[in-house]
Amino acid sequence: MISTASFAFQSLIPTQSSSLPRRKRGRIGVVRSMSSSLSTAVQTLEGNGGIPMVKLTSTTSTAEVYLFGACVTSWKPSNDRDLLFVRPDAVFNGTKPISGGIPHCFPQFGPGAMQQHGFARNMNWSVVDSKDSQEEPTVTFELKDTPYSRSMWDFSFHALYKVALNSNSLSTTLTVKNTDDKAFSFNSALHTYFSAAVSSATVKGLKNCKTLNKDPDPSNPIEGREERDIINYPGFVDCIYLDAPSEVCLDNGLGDIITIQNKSWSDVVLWNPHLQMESCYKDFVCVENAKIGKVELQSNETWIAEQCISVS
Ligand SMILES: O=P(O)(O)OC[C@H]1O[C@@H](O)[C@H](O)[C@@H](O)[C@@H]1O
Repeated sequence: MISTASFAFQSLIPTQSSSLPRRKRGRIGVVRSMSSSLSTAVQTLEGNGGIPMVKLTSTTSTAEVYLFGACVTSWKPSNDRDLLFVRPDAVFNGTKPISGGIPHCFPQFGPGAMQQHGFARNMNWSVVDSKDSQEEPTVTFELKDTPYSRSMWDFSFHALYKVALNSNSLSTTLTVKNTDDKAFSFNSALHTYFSAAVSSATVKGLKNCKTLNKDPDPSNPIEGREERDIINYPGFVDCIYLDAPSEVCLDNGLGDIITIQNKSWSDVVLWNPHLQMESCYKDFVCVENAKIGKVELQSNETWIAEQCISVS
C-alpha cells in the first residue's frame, strides 16, 4: 500500500516513463521540484549533473538511486566507504547510460539486435512507491514501453524495480510483466560494479559451472567449465557462468567480503576490462547476476528476480 508520505513523494516526480528526448524537455521542472525532502529515510535530491536521484538512509547505511536507468550508484553500509564503483567516465546528463553502480541490462544482455545491454539503463524510470522507514527505507521504480523502447523492441511491458536498504544489505527486486497481447522474450542482468583492488579481488562459488568465455570474441563465446574454487581477475575477464548457485561471494581485496544472493537470476557474469579502461580497471570488478537464457512471457505473465548483496 502507498502511504500518504509516498503520495507526497510521488507528486514530486513525473509519473510518465520517458525516452531521452522527453526527459530533456521536462528536466528543469523535475530538478526544481527535487529541492524538498520527504523524510530523512527517503529523500529526493539533485544528483550529479542536476538530475534526480533518491537517497535511502537507514540507521547505519545509505544508498543512492538515479531515476535515469533506475541505477543504484552508491551503497555505503555502516561506514563511509562505497562498496559500489562508478567509473570516472560516467556521465550524468542522459546522453548515455550511467557507467557504474548497478545498471540494468534489459531486455537484452547483448551482444544482439539492439544496443548493447538494451534500453532500460538509458530511460527515465518513475517512482511509484516508497517506504519511509529507518530500518528499511525502500523505493520502487516503474518503467513502461514508450515510442523509444518500441523502436527497438515492439512490445508493451511493465517493469517494477524495488530497492530496499538494510543496515548491512541492499536488496533489489525486478518484476517484468508482459502487458502485450502477444508473447515476448528477453534476457537481462544487473551489471554490478563493485569497488575493488583488482589484483587481489576474488570470487568464490562458481566451481563446476559451465562457462561461456566472451574473450576474445563476445559474439562467439568459447564453452568450457570452471575448475577453480577461487577465481581472480588476472587480466581482461569477460565470462558467463551458466546455472550458477544462488549465492556467490566476492572478496573485494579491500577488506570486505560481500555475499551476493539471488532468486531467479540463474547466471553470473564476471567482467573486468583491464587495459581497455586503463584509468580505472584496477579499482573495480563486475559480478553480474544475469539471466542469459531467454525468459519467455505470454500475455499477462510476470517474471520476478531478486538480488541481495550484503556484508558481514
Ligand atoms: O556497457 P558497459 O558498462 O561498458 O559494460 C560492457 C561490458 O559488459 C559486460 O557485462 C559484458 O560481458 C562485456 O562484454 C561488455 O563489454
